[in-house]
Amino acid sequence: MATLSDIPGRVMLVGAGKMGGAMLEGWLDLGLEPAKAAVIDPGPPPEVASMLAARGVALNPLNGGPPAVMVLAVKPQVAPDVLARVAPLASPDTLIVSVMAGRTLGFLEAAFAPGQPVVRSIPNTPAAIGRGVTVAVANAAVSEGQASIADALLRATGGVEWVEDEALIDVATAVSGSGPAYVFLLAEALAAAGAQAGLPPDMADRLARATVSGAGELMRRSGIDPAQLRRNVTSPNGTTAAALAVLMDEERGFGPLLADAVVAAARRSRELAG
Ligand SMILES: NC(=O)C1=CN([C@@H]2O[C@H](COP(=O)(O)OP(=O)(O)OC[C@H]3O[C@@H](n4cnc5c(N)ncnc54)[C@H](OP(=O)(O)O)[C@@H]3O)[C@@H](O)[C@H]2O)C=CC1
Ligand SMILES: O=C(O)[C@@H]1CCC=N1
Repeated sequence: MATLSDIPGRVMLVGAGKMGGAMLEGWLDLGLEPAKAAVIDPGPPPEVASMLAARGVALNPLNGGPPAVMVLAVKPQVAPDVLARVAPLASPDTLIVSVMAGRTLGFLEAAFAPGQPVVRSIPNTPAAIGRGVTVAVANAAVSEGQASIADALLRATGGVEWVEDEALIDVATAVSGSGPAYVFLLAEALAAAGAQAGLPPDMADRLARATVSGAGELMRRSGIDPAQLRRNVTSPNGTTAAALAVLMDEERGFGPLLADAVVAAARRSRELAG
């Protein structure tokens, strides 16, 4: 298994926004030398720009030769333009790692030299605290050593799952890539419902945040199946059972609603393919 210090050259991050910035911080925290990192971004957010300056990472360097790894973290919509600009910076051996939603291996391969090693992946924002999860697929040109390097880079922000069937990436995008937003929406909706039912709004916010984060932490630390954790809250004929009768409704409950949401997100991922 490779570590970040095994990377035989520079890691060039293209797009240092929310996701790219979080990944870069993870790499630096795990010991990637700042001199071995470079960022291409015409306008990184101020907090990322300050972090780059504080850590001594080069921003938009004019030279330095082809990187060992190029990580693509710009919006999928600007990818054709951005890739046309950065492809000449790569050598045929540069490992390309994309975290862009939707953009396929085929799209990425077409932007680089024939035979370019390419990994397509989808992380999520808990990466910012080292608690993300990433799903990744490699093309046939990725060597075992390069897969190991991609794994080390992605693992710096949390867990990694490799798949062989690229179609699974669109579904993973809809589940884990976008998933944190669904959980935050749950916290928002729970707070709003509490306020609507009579709690002071600031107290409803505090209770919803503590409940969602505490429940998540309990699920992680206990390792207990979520269905069992749910049963542990549900007293026979009690208050939770009354709420779950609404939330587990077969037609209007969480189940069918989330199924529709995941289908919509996976469809959008496929639309962004290019
Ligand atoms: N946010 C998330 O939860 C997840 C995002 N992703 C993927 O990560 C990618 C980035 O998303 P996110 O971090 O949220 O988006 P951001 O907009 O925060 O980051 C993109 C960054 O790329 C910069 N950029 C724009 N044009 C260029 C260019 N020509 N060259 C280099 N950099 C450029 C942007 O600058 P500017 O703002 O000035 O345009 C911005 O700093 C997307 O492809 C998304 O699909 C994947 C999984 C989860
Ligand atoms: O909303 C998006 O398109 C990106 C990809 C997954 C999460 N955010």
